[in-house]
Amino acid sequence: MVVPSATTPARQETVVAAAPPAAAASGVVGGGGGVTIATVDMSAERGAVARQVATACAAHGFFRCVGHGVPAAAPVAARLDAATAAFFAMAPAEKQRAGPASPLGYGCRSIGFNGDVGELEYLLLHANPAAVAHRARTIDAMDPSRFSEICLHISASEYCSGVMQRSISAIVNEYIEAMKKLACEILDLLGEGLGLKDPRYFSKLTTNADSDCLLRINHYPPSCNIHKLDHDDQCNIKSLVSTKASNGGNLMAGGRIGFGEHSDPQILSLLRANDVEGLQVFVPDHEGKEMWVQVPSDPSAIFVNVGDVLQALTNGRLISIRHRVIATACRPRLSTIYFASPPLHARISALPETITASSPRRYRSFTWAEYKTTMYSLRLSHSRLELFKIDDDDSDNASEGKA
Ligand SMILES: O=C(O)CCC(=O)C(=O)O
Ligand SMILES: [Fe+2]
Repeated sequence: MVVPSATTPARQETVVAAAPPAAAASGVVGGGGGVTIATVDMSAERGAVARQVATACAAHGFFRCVGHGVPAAAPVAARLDAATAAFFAMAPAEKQRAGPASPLGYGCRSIGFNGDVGELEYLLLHANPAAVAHRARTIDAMDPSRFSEICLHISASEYCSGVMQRSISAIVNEYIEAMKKLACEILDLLGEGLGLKDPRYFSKLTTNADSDCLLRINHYPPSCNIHKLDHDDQCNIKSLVSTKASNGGNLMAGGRIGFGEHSDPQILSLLRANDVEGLQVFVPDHEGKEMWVQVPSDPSAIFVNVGDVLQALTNGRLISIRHRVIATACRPRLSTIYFASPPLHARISALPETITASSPRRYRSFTWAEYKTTMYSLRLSHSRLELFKIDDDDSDNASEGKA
């Protein structure tokens, strides 16, 4: 097993902006340095969509998905946005009743268990109705009229009055259902595009009754107000992290780290955000030189990224993209990410059709539970999949598929 010595690879800090979505032509958004971000229109002809999804996941592990049926204006998305914006507008002590993130629940600034911090607060929920109901109990128990009041105060959303009639857990669950369906559709298209023997192999892993899917809702406060916000008070975590970061620290690439560099560990992530930019992806330009690319905001799109498990299942044919959020805006960024994941007991092993003489087995097999345990023991930026790589010395195992 190869153990990388450095947890965070040295990165050049050139950040280029991709062209705004309106400039997208023939399926790609052109960026600086010849970088392109693929756009896939789900309403196009199925065979073409399947090929585009497979090409985008193999090229960068990332694409902008449109025509997917869950735009920001759809009731299911608008209701969730209204409810979560109202939640984040509550007083710190009230929000903390849904925390601390362990790792599920309300978290503020602290990400994971190993000292990673970002200028954000979040709700991380298990995408299983019983777990959502359990976590949402404290939120649902709050005075409904007060909650709607906060909602109306911060946005003119017509969905505010309905927010508490439905309860947070009902709103979250209906959104999860929509994302589950979309993730399943994209994974089936991917299976078709890759020409898998069982094109539904990936989606079946994520729709199993025991699947470990998650929903994360991130709220990044306006970065230019961060001094005034007294984020330590917001988070009530003075004793856990250095206060240096809130005094203007945690700076990088012209902004503050909202969510540090990482790859998502799961199978597939579906990200929807408001019109505030911040997401950056690490992709190669046409000469193979990697750079950070600022993803133009697009509230009507869903950004799809390949996770580590999908990279392992396809023997590295699909790429688990590294990404981060750098906060520079004077308005809050609100993002919602659905992580399609396998069950804890699922064994992750490269599919036979992805192993060839020229591309032998790259990773030893592991269970999702084992991968999660490894992940929780490491910093956010760690290239965890490297720990499961098969050494050249183990090539006999690899070719015999014993790994
Ligand atoms: O909030 C975002 O836009 C991205 C956050 C992210 O990458 C994550 O939660 O895994
Ligand atoms: Fe992520």
